[in-house]
Amino acid sequence: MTHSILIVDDEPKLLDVLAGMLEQMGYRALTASSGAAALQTLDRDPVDLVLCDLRMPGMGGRELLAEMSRRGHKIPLVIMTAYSSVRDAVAVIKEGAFDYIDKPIELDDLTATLSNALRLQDALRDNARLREELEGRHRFDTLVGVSPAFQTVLRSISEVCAAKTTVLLTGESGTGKEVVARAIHFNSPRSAGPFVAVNCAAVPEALLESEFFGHVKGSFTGAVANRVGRFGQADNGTLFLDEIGDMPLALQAKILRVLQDHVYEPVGSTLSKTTDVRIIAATNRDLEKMVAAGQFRGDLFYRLNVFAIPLPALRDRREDIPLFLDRFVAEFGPALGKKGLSFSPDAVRALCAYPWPGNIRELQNCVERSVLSARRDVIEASDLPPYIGQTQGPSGSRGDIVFPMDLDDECARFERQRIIAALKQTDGVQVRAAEILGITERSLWHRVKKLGISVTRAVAGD
Ligand SMILES: Nc1ncnc2c1ncn2[C@@H]1O[C@H](COP(=O)(O)OP(=O)(O)OP(=O)(O)O)[C@@H](O)[C@H]1O
Repeated sequence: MTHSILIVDDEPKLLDVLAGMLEQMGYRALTASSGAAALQTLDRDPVDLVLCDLRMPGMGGRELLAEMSRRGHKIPLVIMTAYSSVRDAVAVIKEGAFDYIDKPIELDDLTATLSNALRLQDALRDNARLREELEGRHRFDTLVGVSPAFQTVLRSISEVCAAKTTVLLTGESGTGKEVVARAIHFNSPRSAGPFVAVNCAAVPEALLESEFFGHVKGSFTGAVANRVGRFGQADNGTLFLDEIGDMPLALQAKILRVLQDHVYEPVGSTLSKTTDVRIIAATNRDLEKMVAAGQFRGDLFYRLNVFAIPLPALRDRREDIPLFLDRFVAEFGPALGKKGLSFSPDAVRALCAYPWPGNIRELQNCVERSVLSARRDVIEASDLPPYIGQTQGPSGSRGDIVFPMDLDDECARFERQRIIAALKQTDGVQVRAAEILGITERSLWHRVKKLGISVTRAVAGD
């Protein structure tokens, strides 16, 4: 598809030269010699991008941007400016322009800026189209993301919603597995039924069976009343089995039976109960490897893996980072009594460059923390946690101290290193890692979550 670019400048000569350059680059070039003429063209012609001079008599670039937004033209606008007015250009970016380029215009600059802006514009349009298509049947407006990697996820969700198919969500910790599980449930024919989530790693092993299947009063010490288990609670709805890779082998056999025959017995009962649940399982571990190592039942794996949706790591969908920043700032700002906050372009650049080992959860925590400590309306790069600017991230093994030192960050970094080392040493077996660290398995699980550690990556030594 040929993109149409509208050039707005009051210098007729420059209009001609730029139009020629753009045509040679394969674009369709339209020209306007004033802001008012540009608006007329926009109302008449389909335009993909506006390239506009900042200073023009009458309506300048800034005023044109405001008028475009008022009229609902969601088209990226790139400002052209002489070096002396860079400060104005930055202000225009804050007001919503996509980028600016210096005059005299360098061909390389122009090529890169236009192709970035048009790529984003195409992604936003594709995403809007996809969402419209999906929302004819489903609602996914809670899910943030326009990147190609996330669009694949959205497509998979829409394919699998309507059926009762078992779904396996894979991906590092914090990539949104639970959010996706909820989206599938709430857009399925079972949406009026319950969505029940169980974290298999967080329940003590001795209580797992009762957690899933319930128990009858008196069946063991502490069973003071009958209890409905998660399979009973999720009847006619969806049961989300998070961290399924941490489920002990003995329990895996029992879960498999429910999947196959839809029956189970509460602990201490000989009466079978039937249940109609859809299972969505999630893991950040490599189940196939675990099957090969005898740590996970092959038959259960094949049963769960009927429809797998791999969730991309945040570093593989960096285009979505600015969108997440907007979403989380809009969420935390008012909640923490600070409205109208935003990140400076430098801060956004630093946040986009950071590798986010803890994925969206880590980003969410970082935004919350930045909002908490913000003293002005704009959060600058210097207000971000010190590790953001370091390419290695907080798990890096650099011994040098960042000055001024942030003790909480240093402690978290140390805690992270030790946990990762223990997980590596025990090949990801969390019970053993917890023993080495002298903490309970539950406490380990909470720390892994809090620090955004990926067990798979820890084991792989990434
Ligand atoms: N696409 C998304 N849009 C909006 N928020 C998201 C999205 N994906 C994840 N989040 C947010 O990121 C955080 C982590 O997501 P979630 O708990 O679903 O991840 P997870 O993969 O299940 O993590 P874990 O494996 O550690 O349980 C949540 O607060 C969630 O709201």
